Amino acid sequence: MTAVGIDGIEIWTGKLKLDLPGTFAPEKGDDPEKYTKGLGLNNSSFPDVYEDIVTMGANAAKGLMDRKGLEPEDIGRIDVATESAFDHSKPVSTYIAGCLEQVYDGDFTHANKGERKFACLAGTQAIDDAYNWIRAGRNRDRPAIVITTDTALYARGDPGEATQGAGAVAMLIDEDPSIVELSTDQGYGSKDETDFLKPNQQFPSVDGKRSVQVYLSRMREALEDYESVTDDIELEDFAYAPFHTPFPGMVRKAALLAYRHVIRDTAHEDALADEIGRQPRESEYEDREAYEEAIRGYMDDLKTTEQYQTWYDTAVEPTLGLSREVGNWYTSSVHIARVSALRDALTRDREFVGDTLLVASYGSGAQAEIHAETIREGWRAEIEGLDIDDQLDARYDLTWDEYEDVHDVHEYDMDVEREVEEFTQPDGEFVFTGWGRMNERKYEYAE
Ligand SMILES: CC(=O)CC(=O)SCCNC(=O)CCNC(=O)[C@H](O)C(C)(C)COP(=O)(O)OP(=O)(O)OC[C@H]1O[C@@H](n2cnc3c(N)ncnc32)[C@H](O)[C@@H]1OP(=O)(O)O
Repeated sequence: MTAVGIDGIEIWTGKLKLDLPGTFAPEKGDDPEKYTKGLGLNNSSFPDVYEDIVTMGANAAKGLMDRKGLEPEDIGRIDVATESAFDHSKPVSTYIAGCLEQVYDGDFTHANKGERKFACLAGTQAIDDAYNWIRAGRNRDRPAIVITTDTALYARGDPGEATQGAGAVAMLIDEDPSIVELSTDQGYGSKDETDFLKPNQQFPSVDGKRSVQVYLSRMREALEDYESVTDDIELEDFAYAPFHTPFPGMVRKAALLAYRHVIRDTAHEDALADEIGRQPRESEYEDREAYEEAIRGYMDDLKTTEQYQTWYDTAVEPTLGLSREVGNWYTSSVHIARVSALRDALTRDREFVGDTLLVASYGSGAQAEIHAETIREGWRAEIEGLDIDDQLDARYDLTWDEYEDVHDVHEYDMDVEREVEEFTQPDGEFVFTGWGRMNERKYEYAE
């Protein structure tokens, strides 16, 4: 079977940044370490006044097409995953294709376009759709572009305000891919949940603490479902484990839970038994409450062991690098975790063609999905080609007052009386220019 997977990746960050410990924490009266150590975040990316989900997605897609030497006629499908869509009918992919047609010869008339929604999970689902379309032989030898793009903004004063972000990732899904091959084995954990949602509103209604528990429960179910279709998992078999990362502190919790689950009844559990005992078994306890308390105690001990720390530092911590500097990018979040892992491998000059990643995606509402990916021969050149460090360095550092203005500009219902000037100068990129006669958003390419 020909390999199908991710052949190219490009990232676009919102061009503004909010310093969480330096600018946000003092205004909130918080200890800066709540952000750097607790949530695990240094900065959030924000969109400049001329940026939105379309400009960021189109800019990422153009970067990808240019790097891969592609023209519109080469692309068979464009899917966008977002939870920040501003149009209930016309998909964001049509706006993005319209932008791209301004700068390339030819058009995307032949291309199948769509929009995927399941909160932050939608990007992974769009990759699945592209994979299935290629595998079914319906792609006429053309690859698909999958774009994940979000302005992850929360209402002012919501606890989620600390975990905002804005950015896009464009990925080329093709046969014989350069970066990773996708496996057919998948595990799901899916339930109707009311933890984070946007019923006809721009900013989420979110029960933050519950959303953390729902994330962990769906991940556990997805892991169990994944185990049901694969052999027993050995965590050491995976070079990295990129998780959906709303903030790195969330992944710290998920990784510990995954590790405990996977080592149960293995030599790893035995090796730790002298130090912290064996894992509590429910049958040994009178009721669920006593069992759960014992599990919490075991987890507290587990995270201090050298065995766990070594695995976490090698396989999980390196996936959090970009997230710490950009915040939550919703649909893009697990995809920048994958890129962070590959960047770590590059820094370490790691030879890992043929090694695997265990990728754990999640979307509120709620569903988790887990699958494996195998590293391909061309990964190094693709990751070396990324300019995300330059983009991050070039971001404009907002003051508190400027942050308040930017948040207002991007709030649809806000009647911003004064004009807020752009903070950065567009340079060879798509920009939002205003509204058309049917209230559609309009875009141009700024040379
Ligand atoms: C949204 C998605 O993308 C989908 C999902 O993944 S859902 C799961 C994640 N949920 C979200 O991201 C929802 C949006 N976020 C939120 O609602 C909130 O940011 C939140 C609920 C996650 C946290 O809000 P909060 O109540 O203000 O923070 P709080 O829990 O007090 O502190 C955060 C962490 O910092 C720690 N902390 C606080 N002060 C600290 C300090 N001075 N030094 C070190 N750590 C500190 C806390 O102990 C806590 O860590 P633990 O959970 O490990 O105990």
